[in-house]
Formats: sequence, C-alpha cells, structure tokens
Amino acid sequence: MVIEVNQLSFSYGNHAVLKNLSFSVEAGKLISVLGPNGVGKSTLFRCLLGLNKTYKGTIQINGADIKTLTTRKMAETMAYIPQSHVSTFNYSVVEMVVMGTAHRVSKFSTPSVQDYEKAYDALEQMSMRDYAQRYFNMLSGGEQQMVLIARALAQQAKILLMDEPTSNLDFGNQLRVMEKIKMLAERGYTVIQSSHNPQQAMMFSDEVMAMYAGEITAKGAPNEVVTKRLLETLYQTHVEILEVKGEQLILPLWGRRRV
Ligand SMILES: Nc1ncnc2c1ncn2[C@@H]1O[C@H](COP(=O)(O)OP(=O)(O)OP(=O)(O)O)[C@@H](O)[C@H]1O
Repeated sequence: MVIEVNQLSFSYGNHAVLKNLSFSVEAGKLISVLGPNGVGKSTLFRCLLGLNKTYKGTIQINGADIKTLTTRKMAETMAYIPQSHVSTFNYSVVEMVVMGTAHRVSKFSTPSVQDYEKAYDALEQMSMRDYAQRYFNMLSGGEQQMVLIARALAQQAKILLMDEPTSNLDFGNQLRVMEKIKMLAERGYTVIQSSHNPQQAMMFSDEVMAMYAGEITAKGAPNEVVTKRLLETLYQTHVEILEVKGEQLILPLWGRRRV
C-alpha cells in the first residue's frame, strides 16, 4: 500500500471534522473522494499533505509515518494540484511548470537545464508542449488545469492529490482532463481526487471513497459504492441509476419527475 491511514481524527477547535478514518490506497490507482460540501475532503487532503499537523491517528506513506518525513521528502513523494491558481506575476507556462522542481533547486541557484527538461517532459505528457512560451494567466481554465498537473509531474512525486480538478471546466474539458488523469494512473501514478461529480467518479475511477458526517461510509469499486441510496444520503436529493450501453447513468429527479 502506498498510503495507509489509521484512526485519523481531526478537529478545528471543538469542531470534530474527521472521525476515526481508516483506509489504504494502492499504487497506480485513481481514487475519487465524494462527499457533500463541508464534509472534510480538503481537511483530509491537508492532513495527508502534512499541513494539518494536530491530527490523531497515523498516516503512512510508503511505510513511513509522515510526521518523520522532511518537507523535501514530502515534496518528492506527493504533489498537490489546486482547483485553480491565480499567478501574481505573468509567468510563462514553462516557468510555471519548472517551479514544480523547486524543492530540488537550492535557495541561491536558478533552475538547471535538467529542470527545464523535466518541465518540458511534463508538458509533453499533458500534450501541452506547444503552450510552453505562452503566458499562464492568458490560458483557458482547462489549459491552466493541464499546466497545473504538468507542474505536479515536474515535481516527480508519484502520488498526486487533486482538489476537484475539473470543477471549473466545461463539459468537453472535464472529460479531456479526466482522461489525462486516468492515463497518469495507468502509468503508475497514484491519484486521489476530490469530486462533486459522482457520474464522473463512477466512469473514471478505480475506486470511490464516500465521506459523510466525518466518516467513511463506503469505499470500493465505483459500481458497488455509488448507489441510489448512497447518493440520496450524501446529497439529500432523489436519483435513479439507469444502465445504458453497459454504463451506470445517474438521473437526478426533481419537481414533476420525482414520483
Ligand atoms: N481553517 C479552518 N478553521 C475552522 N474550520 C474550518 C477550517 N477549514 C475548514 N473548516 C470547517 O471544516 C469543515 C470541513 O471543511 P472542508 O473544507 O474540509 O470540507 P470539504 O469537504 O472540502 O468542503 P467543499 O466540498 O465545500 O470544498 C467545514 O465545516 C468547514 O467550515
């Protein structure tokens, strides 16, 4: 197992958010974490990244307790991809991506030729090589998301934590970005993404982990976890799940369609 979480609890003051979570993640899998707003997905990610330090329980990455790992070792192991990023300076795409290698660059040196090679290679993997000299701030949301993933790849960590990677994207870009993310898992990256899109989670993930009321209510194969009952509990809305062309499709019911 790449990640082993045991009895993880975390509170903000006396607000208990994560309650005794235990789960493990295998290498090369794409896991989607589903759960309503405010359930604690980002809080869990912050614990995994070692940013929320006052948790109870243990988090092990590749067999090592993360509390024993240096910041540099953490950066070599795990990369975080935010939902979106506003760059204060007008960086080019390749400059943005080379920043992913920063933990390897000493304080007083500039990125090396090898760092740029890693950045170009990461852009290539995301089919964004041709955008290298463009300004990051002038790209569309979908293009920016591809660049942010490339930056994480340049970091050369094998575990990728993604915070709702498709939330700001149009329908087509959502699918294109998810296809790329799935490809990364097939190439051996371990990807954990939070998602508010159960349909997408069902279609692309190897596993789905559902959080509700601070706990893990289900974890496993998408078709087994994403049930009518689970969706109605998580999102307090009525749905039907239909089978079309061998795929499970979630049909939300509202108004007159709710019987
Ligand atoms: N820094 C903080 N201080 C106090 N409470 C916080 C802090 N950050 C988050 N919370 C609270 O912790 C709970 C979990 O928040 P979190 O952001 O982890 O949820 P989430 O599942 O990621 O939500 P969303 O799906 O809306 O992004 C919420 O009730 C939130 O208000």
